[in-house]
Amino acid sequence: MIEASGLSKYYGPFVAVQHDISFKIPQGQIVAFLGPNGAGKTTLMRMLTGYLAPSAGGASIAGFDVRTSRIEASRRLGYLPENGPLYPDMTPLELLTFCGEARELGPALKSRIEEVVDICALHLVIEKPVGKLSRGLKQRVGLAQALLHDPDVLIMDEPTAGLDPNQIRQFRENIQGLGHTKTLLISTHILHEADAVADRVLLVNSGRLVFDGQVSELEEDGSIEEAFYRLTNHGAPLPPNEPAAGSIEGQQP
Ligand SMILES: Nc1ncnc2c1ncn2[C@@H]1O[C@H](COP(=O)(O)OP(=O)(O)OP(=O)(O)O)[C@@H](O)[C@H]1O
Repeated sequence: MIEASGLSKYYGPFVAVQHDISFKIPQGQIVAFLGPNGAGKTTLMRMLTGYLAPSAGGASIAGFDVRTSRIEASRRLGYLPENGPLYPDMTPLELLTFCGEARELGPALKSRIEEVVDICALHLVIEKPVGKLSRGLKQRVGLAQALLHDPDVLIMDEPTAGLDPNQIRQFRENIQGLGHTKTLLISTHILHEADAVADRVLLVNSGRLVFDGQVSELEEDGSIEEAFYRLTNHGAPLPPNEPAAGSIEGQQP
């Protein structure tokens, strides 16, 4: 459902994604995309969604090349970028109507909006400008927009960043409520998030894919924090005085 073939990305002379990253994510799988700050997760997600042209390689969604069959690919893809895009002056209703019209959902749009408003529990804020909503509610509007056309594939860039524990739990319930009917790729800084929702982990470090497997494999030789530290620090063990944190934020500059 999601395929990366030999992807790499240079920003001028700077190599953000290197070593021809390739992987396949089959239908129904939930995959957590992990890595320290600056590892290349957003760059990879942008290439997978067709928002950024790779320097080499390609990507496809549901068998459609994101560059040469862009419209077909985007019909099957819901993308929640790191910060939006949400128009602050629009209400959720206006935004969803605008997105649905742009996607030519036709007469089904009204009932589909009602469905995603239900899934994301937006009833109370449906007429309030997006710019005046809390961060958690904005994320739920973003999710509603990504789900609107009922895509087979969802790619979400740090959907729980900046949310409080209640909002994270709520968001996790939304994701789990989608069941395994959709293929999900979710980047996160919260290791236990991966543990809670994902069937598989892709871990990137300095633009390279350094682990591809199940969360249980990551935990074979200790905690997930220890495995993360080892894989992002050239095999070095987690120093004994290092606090075992649930969040990896700030591990690398
Ligand atoms: N437009 C750009 N021009 C130059 N360098 C860039 C650009 N976008 C990203 N980079 C660099 O590419 C590297 C990877 O960035 P990217 O945003 O993909 O990392 P990330 O894993 O998503 O990080 P974070 O977890 O902090 O969001 C970083 O060193 C970043 O500074």
